[in-house]
Amino acid sequence: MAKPLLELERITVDFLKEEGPVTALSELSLQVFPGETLCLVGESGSGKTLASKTAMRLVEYENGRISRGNIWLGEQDISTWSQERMRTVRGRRAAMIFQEPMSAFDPVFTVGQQLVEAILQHGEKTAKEAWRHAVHLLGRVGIPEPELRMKMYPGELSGGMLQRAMIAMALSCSPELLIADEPTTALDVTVQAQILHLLQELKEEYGMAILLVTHDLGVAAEMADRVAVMYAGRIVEEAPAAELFERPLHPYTRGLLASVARAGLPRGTRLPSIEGSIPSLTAPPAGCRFHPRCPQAVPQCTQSEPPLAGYEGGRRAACWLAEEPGNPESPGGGWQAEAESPAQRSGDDADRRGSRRLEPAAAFAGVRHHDAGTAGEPGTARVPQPAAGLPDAGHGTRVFAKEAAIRSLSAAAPAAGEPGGSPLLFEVRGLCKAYPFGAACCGGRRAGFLPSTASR
Ligand SMILES: Nc1ncnc2c1ncn2[C@@H]1O[C@H](COP(=O)(O)OP(=O)(O)OP(=O)(O)O)[C@@H](O)[C@H]1O
Ligand code: NI
Repeated sequence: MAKPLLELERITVDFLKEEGPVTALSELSLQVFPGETLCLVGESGSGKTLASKTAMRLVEYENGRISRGNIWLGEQDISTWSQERMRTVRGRRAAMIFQEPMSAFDPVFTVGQQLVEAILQHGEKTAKEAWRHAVHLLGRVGIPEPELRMKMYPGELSGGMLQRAMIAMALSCSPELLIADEPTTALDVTVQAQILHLLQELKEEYGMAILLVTHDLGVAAEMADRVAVMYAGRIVEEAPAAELFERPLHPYTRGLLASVARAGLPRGTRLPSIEGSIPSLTAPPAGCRFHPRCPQAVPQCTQSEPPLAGYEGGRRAACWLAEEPGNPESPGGGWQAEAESPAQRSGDDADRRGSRRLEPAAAFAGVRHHDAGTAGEPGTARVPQPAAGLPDAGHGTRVFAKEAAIRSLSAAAPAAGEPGGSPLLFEVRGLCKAYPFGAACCGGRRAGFLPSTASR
């Protein structure tokens, strides 16, 4: 097996608080291999951001202390390096992007000035070359009219554009590792999908590894080669993405997956959620930290802490009851979905009144695939079949629309070169994604044009 690019080895991080030291990460170990995407998932407060900041020795700026463990970047243990020396790593071998792109920019300088400065820091380019490279990078991340944007201030760009500009900034040093903390959480679903797609492309183009922090299992399913699940400052499970989603070993992972909406459940089904909340790190529960919330806990779980043990297929899990992969067991074990009463649904139904329905699963494809399918009279609208139009978003993830409906049907002006005359405007609500774990996340809407055909 290849050597890890980044390895946190039994890392413990403490914060000094008034009530005494709080151990926020305990004996955390993880590896990121060259060229892979490792997703770090878990509920809010589980320590994902902290783990990613620790990798770059940034916790020390927040009064955090790495009290134990090593941080390997390639062959070097950077855990004892001076902050001065760390500057040769940050923004060079490894770059970081965040949820809030404004934090990466200084509002009083133009985007171009800041990009050029970042490029010049590497000392390989003249000012003129740096400017050209900056324009190239902005174009590469999908910013239209990059020369124009170079002269703009960060506050003048939209959230999505600024996110792209931050990615361009991260790329300016061609890093081996990109650390991305919830990079798309603040964006609407369409822009989110575009940015994730861009990251995938750039990863291949630059041969980067990505450490992606996300609380969104859908994002993890789309992006991850491997997934590490965190709970209360520890890794509780780690596995190749497909295996983790198909057969989670830890009850916590099963709980997280069960709380994601699934295709095939009756409309209005109330999803199970994990009762309770993450324990206080000042006084974590004895034994397994998850036991107070675990539907499967046995007495042993309250007494001793399960180690992060290895299982078949390069998997690891910290649970006394984790089974060996290969044992058939339902992934939802311990967590049940509940049907909702019809009364609770009526609001939604009212919302749909007046909408005409398209074949589910297809409308999304109509946006680009002008050659397949037919849009006909209201009520008889047919749109391309998924096989014709739906790209596999990676790792078996498919996008489909659950409640596709023509909200407003209007004939728009014929587009130049449009086969079959004027297209029809449609709007799709409730975009869903079918994930390998059988789940579908809903939400979001999309408008587009369906092609009409000459046969009409
Ligand atoms: N600067 C700090 N000072 C003190 N404690 C901190 C600090 N940063 C993080 N912590 C502790 O570490 C825990 C984990 O925080 P972290 O931000 O890593 O969670 P997260 O998993 O990224 O959550 P979210 O999904 O909300 O971003 C916090 O609950 C807090 O107790
Ligand atoms: Ni976070």
